[in-house]
Amino acid sequence: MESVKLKTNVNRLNGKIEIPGDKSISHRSVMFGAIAHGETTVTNFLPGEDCLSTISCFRKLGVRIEEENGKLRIYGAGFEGLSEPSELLDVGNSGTTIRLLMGILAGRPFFSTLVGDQSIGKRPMTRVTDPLKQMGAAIDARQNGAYTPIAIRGGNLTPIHYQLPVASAQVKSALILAGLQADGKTTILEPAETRDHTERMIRQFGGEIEKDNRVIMVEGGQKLTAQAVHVPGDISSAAFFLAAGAIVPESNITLKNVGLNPTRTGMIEVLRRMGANLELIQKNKDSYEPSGDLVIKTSNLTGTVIEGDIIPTLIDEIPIIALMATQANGTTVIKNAEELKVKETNRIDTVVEELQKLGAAIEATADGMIIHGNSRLTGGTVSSHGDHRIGMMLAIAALLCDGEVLLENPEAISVSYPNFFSHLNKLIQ
Ligand SMILES: O=C(O)C1=C[C@@H](OP(=O)(O)O)[C@@H](O)[C@H](O)C1
Ligand SMILES: C=C(OP(=O)(O)O)C(=O)O
Repeated sequence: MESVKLKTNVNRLNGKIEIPGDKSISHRSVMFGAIAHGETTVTNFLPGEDCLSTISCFRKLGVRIEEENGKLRIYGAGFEGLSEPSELLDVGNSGTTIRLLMGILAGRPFFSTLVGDQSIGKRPMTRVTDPLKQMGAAIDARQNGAYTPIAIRGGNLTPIHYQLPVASAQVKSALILAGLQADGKTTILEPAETRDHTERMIRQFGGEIEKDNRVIMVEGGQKLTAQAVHVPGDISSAAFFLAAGAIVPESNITLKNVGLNPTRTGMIEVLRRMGANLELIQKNKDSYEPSGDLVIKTSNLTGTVIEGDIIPTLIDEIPIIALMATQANGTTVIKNAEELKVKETNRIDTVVEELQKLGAAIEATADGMIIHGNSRLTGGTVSSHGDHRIGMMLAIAALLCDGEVLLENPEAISVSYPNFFSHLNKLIQ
């Protein structure tokens, strides 16, 4: 297994970086480009492994997708333009690809099989296959519909009224995409608000979707029209440098063009609560996906409690928030985050195991973790466990370590942030 020696004992981080495109919006731009009518262009698309898996699946479904100088062109011909794939649809490591794609395929009158990597093979799919079967799709999968491989033959869909058992934007989005193909109005009830990129993109592509508090309603049979999509930077990627800027001494970092959709900004709220020296310069307030610049400086942080409705708005940032908490004054408690157990890894276990190796005082709980602050981090051999966010969190942790740190399996990072190390090195110079 490959491993890299990480930079340790770093005295300061300084400079400006342009955060790469948002992963959630990049996936959706390809999907909406494919199901809309006409030529959609996408700029600042994230060329991470997960989004490349989405492109590859849609090509196998017969959609022409071209890339030139970082700009994508997607030639959509509506849902009807998709055709039966002759090969397996391989989603790689991407939960977003497989779950949203199932929503699209549920309404298509042909057969397809979805596969992914080892990590995808452990992630629960019943949360999507069950409601899609209720709508009329024929779906079978390993262990009674629970795990990949998944075989789908789409059907004539009937709308449902469905209360989501978990707060998940992936499940919500799969049902919206199926609902667009159903005969009537689909109603979805969320237990807590989750990222709303799918809803925003339906409107951007000329469609309609209603939202009343936590109830979402969408009519089937709408015709979507191709658009020019510009993807803002990914706040979940920016989070690693926000934390790094706050905890590495004498730092001052500017992060340009970061997506600021309010269903994604829980990390900013936590930084504020912890007392971070953070400045936000809002720019594209009125666009479908608002964005702006963030300036973070070394901060004197205080521990906090993170629980309840804020959790879905920072779910992917919890590994890096845990690291930040090891450097705060006092204790930080994270609750109601059991969804972390079904991500690329069990992120409660992998965060605790790897940070303990570096000397942090952190404990796992049934639904989160307890982190004691003011830890001096040492060194050792750590592993990403094949999880991009664990790999990046450990690379930021290493900056504070006074011993040597070796990271096993660093290549996982290219799932969401292929140029992560070049951005980090630029700030260290
Ligand atoms: O819809 C999306 O783009 C995502 C939703 C979240 O997953 P869940 O829907 O499983 O919470 C998040 O963790 C994932 O990184 C991306
Ligand atoms: C959970 C993640 O992604 P996905 O569910 O798409 O694999 C993530 O990016 O942290």
